[in-house]
Amino acid sequence: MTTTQATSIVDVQDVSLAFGSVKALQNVNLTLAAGEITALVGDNGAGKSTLVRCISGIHKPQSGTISFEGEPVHFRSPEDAREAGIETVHQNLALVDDLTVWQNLFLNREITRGIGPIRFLDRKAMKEAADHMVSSLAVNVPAVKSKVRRLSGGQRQAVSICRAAGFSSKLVIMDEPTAALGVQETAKVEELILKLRDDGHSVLLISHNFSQVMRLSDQVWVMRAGRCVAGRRTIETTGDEIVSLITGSRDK
Ligand SMILES: Nc1ncnc2c1ncn2[C@@H]1O[C@H](COP(=O)(O)OP(=O)(O)OP(=O)(O)O)[C@@H](O)[C@H]1O
Repeated sequence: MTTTQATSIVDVQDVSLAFGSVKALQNVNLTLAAGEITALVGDNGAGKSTLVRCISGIHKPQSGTISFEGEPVHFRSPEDAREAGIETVHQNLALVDDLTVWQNLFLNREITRGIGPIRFLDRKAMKEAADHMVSSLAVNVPAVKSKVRRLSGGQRQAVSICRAAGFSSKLVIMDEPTAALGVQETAKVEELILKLRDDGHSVLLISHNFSQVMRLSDQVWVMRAGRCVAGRRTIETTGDEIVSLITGSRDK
């Protein structure tokens, strides 16, 4: 397998996880380089989401080690992973339609003010911080006071990514971030993903869209039937080779 020269942010070593008789992950080894976009590809059921759930604290591997920034980690929950700097943008987005953009950005992370135990929500501070988050990533939303239900699919995705990129996150994991989007909205979200990398975030991208993988990623890991079967620098491979690695017509 091709290895990366850059410093790694995540090292997955010999990770296995079964659900009953289904071996979802079998001795998976891979590395995510810091400051890069890494794509994780594979057919349906290959184990991509399960691996991502292990990295983000949703599942606990039955064996093997996951290291984050060089240290082995044993996240007990997604909150643990978030605390360490790992944020996930889920396919269902987890936005609340009846809340505004700024309220969604600060959901469960509200800024408060007050004295001692008497605290009030600091709406002004949150709106100002939300304005800053949105403009620093050049996110295209009408206003941070807009209700999320009024936003397009692409704008909603942008708000989710913006939330994941804020609050000092280091690794942003995205599971099919453009699957439900049209061509123009996909292009905007792709720009945002590249901007995250330019701003120093590491990104792990699950995508079935090969042209997107080839356009955005620095490194591609291929999974098949619970195993990580190959890793390539994107610049050194082709969409055809990735497809043949996914299907198993070509290995290594
Ligand atoms: N919670 C679960 N309980 C039982 N089996 C599961 C569970 N989660 C995943 N699996 C099984 O583990 C295997 C890997 O699934 P996973 O969702 O990780 O694949 P994937 O590569 O993300 O697929 P897709 O591209 O379709 O989302 C599949 O056989 C799936 O049915």
